[in-house]
Amino acid sequence: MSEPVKVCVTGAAGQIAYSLLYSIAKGDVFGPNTPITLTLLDILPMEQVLGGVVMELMDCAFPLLKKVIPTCDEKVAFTDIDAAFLVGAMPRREGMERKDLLGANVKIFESQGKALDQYAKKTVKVVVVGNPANTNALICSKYAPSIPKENFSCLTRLDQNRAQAQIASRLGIANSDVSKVIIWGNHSSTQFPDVRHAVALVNGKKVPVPEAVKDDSYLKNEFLKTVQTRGAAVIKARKLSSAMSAAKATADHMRDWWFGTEGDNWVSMGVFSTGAYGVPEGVMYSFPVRIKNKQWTIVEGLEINDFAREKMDLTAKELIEEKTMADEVCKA
Ligand SMILES: NC(=O)C1=CN([C@@H]2O[C@H](COP(=O)(O)OP(=O)(O)OC[C@H]3O[C@@H](n4cnc5c(N)ncnc54)[C@H](O)[C@@H]3O)[C@@H](O)[C@H]2O)C=CC1
Ligand SMILES: O=C([O-])CC(=O)C(=O)O
Repeated sequence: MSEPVKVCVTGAAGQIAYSLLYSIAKGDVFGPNTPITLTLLDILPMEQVLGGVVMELMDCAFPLLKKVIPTCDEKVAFTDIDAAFLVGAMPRREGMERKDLLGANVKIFESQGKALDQYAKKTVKVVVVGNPANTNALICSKYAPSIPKENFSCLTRLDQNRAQAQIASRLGIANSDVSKVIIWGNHSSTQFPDVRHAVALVNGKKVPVPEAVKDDSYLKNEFLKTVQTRGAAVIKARKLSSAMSAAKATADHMRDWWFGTEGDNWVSMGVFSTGAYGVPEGVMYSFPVRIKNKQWTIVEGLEINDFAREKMDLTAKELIEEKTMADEVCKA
């Protein structure tokens, strides 16, 4: 067995963490042969609940789980960690947009950025889940200047999984038979779920998704809207935001970052923009990426038509507005 991977999950007493910790401890993320030590960060009022989560992790008797350290101290949580799952943040309620959480949540990511900068390994891989995820990830990275910007990302894999499942259901095929769906931009209702380059396996043949679906109007309207507003639909139904599916997507995101993407497949992640595809520099924008040796690279050369351009610019504009708002909150 290899050396244990040191992993931190924040918001560890919350609902996403409840499913995510199970996946991580079971070996779904870092592999079936990698031992894990876990630090679990939450806030003081949640200390007792966190204690219950620790008891349950112990009672699972996971073979890979070597140590669990619950804490309310960022230094204890982040010291020498290899991977950080930054989940801890307030969730939205019915009727809110995710950016309405900026005022409440962005300071958490300023503080955690500073702590990561001081205590984590410089190779740490960070995925931000807490909303608004893109801008929180940007702020976190800004306050951790000694850690490469490429080591920060935000979760848009849930949107990718949602889009993939919608197409699979529409075509009556397995989820695993749909690939190369792209999420561009913000994890918000302005995101652009793009299947123009996606591929479906239909009756043993690889077919471009638009050709398989044969309904451009559906792809440009109902499909887009369904994926863009899926989070809100789950909140309306459950009175709580997505948790099981968010945890699954978070595990998918980090597993692919850790082990790489297969063949010419790609996945979507929110990463720091340096101007690819005409996206403004300096925002955390979701792009299609391929991953090798724990380094992601943006897939190049995909054709962007007028429809896509308009959608990609709209979501970029929102991210620039969020960045300005976040900087103001951090200055105050
Ligand atoms: N990016 C994505 O795809 C998704 C993002 N989310 C977001 O993830 C976040 C967490 O959602 P849930 O687990 O459902 O919420 P939850 O309310 O069940 O749990 C959040 C936990 O974070 C803790 N927390 C608050 N401040 C903290 C801090 N400074 N340090 C450490 N822990 C802290 C809370 O005490 C609580 O235990 C929310 O912001 C939600 O909107 C949810 C679903 C999908
Ligand atoms: O919608 C929310 O507030 C939670 C979330 O980010 C999602 O489910 O995609």
